[in-house]
Amino acid sequence: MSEPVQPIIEFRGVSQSFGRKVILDDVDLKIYPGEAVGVIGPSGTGKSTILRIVAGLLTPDSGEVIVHGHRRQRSIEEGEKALGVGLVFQQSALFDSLTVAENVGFTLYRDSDLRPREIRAIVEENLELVGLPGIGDRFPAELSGGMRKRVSLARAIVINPEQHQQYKNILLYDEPTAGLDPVASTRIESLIRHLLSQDHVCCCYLIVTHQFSTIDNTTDRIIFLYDGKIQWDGSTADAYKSEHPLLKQFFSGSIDGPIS
Ligand SMILES: Nc1ncnc2c1ncn2[C@@H]1O[C@H](COP(=O)(O)OP(=O)(O)OP(=O)(O)O)[C@@H](O)[C@H]1O
Repeated sequence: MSEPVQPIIEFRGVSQSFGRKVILDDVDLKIYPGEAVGVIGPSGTGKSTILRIVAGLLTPDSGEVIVHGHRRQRSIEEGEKALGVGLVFQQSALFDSLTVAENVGFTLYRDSDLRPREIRAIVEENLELVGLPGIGDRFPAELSGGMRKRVSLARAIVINPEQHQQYKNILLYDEPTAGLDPVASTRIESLIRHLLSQDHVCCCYLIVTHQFSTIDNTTDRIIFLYDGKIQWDGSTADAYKSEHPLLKQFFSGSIDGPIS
């Protein structure tokens, strides 16, 4: 009998409050290898909070978080391992005073014993992957918003070869196409898909987005979050057809319905 496939990310009864506001209420979740999952729902429902918990930037109030089979005990700040998770923020969050190459290779310059030449080679390879070869000496201010996002993607997929990458990258995208024109959005969306097809770069991803084109082009599965709970979980195709009142209202943008 073949071994059952293990989830790459698992939440067991995860709860998180901020002040008196319950954001996640006993959430269970499993994400499997190869999955492209959209985390959607109205503003302020805890979508980014889920990403921050997976990334190890936040330890939930209660519940278990298992990433690559390893139970997270504390946050990265408290010494927890990153466990092969790359986070692409809504704002590209590049350091303006550093070149593109210094931005992309930032963790390698800081944490590895690699020579500058070796780091530069990895940086160039990643810039090539995101379709921006040869821009390593430029500064972020000289780039368009779409290019900055691609540079931050190149940074998110950096792997330190000294650490004998134990885990394949889980990529977490927080509104990666927000504020981009439709063509720049499509470019990022294809890239997100492309990186998942590159086995050594990305094993699965979670993407938070409000943009329908991004939902269409980058997700196969949707998790709909509202009122602290996953209210709906299924294929993207089924989500669009669903008669669930929350999904119907969300996709139609109607002001009438359960979403206040
Ligand atoms: N560190 C924090 N301290 C206090 N409140 C927080 C903190 N982080 C998030 N929150 C609150 O938790 C709620 C959920 O935030 P989160 O960013 O996860 O929502 P979201 O679904 O990603 O929203 P959006 O779609 O607007 O980006 C919000 O009300 C937010 O103000």
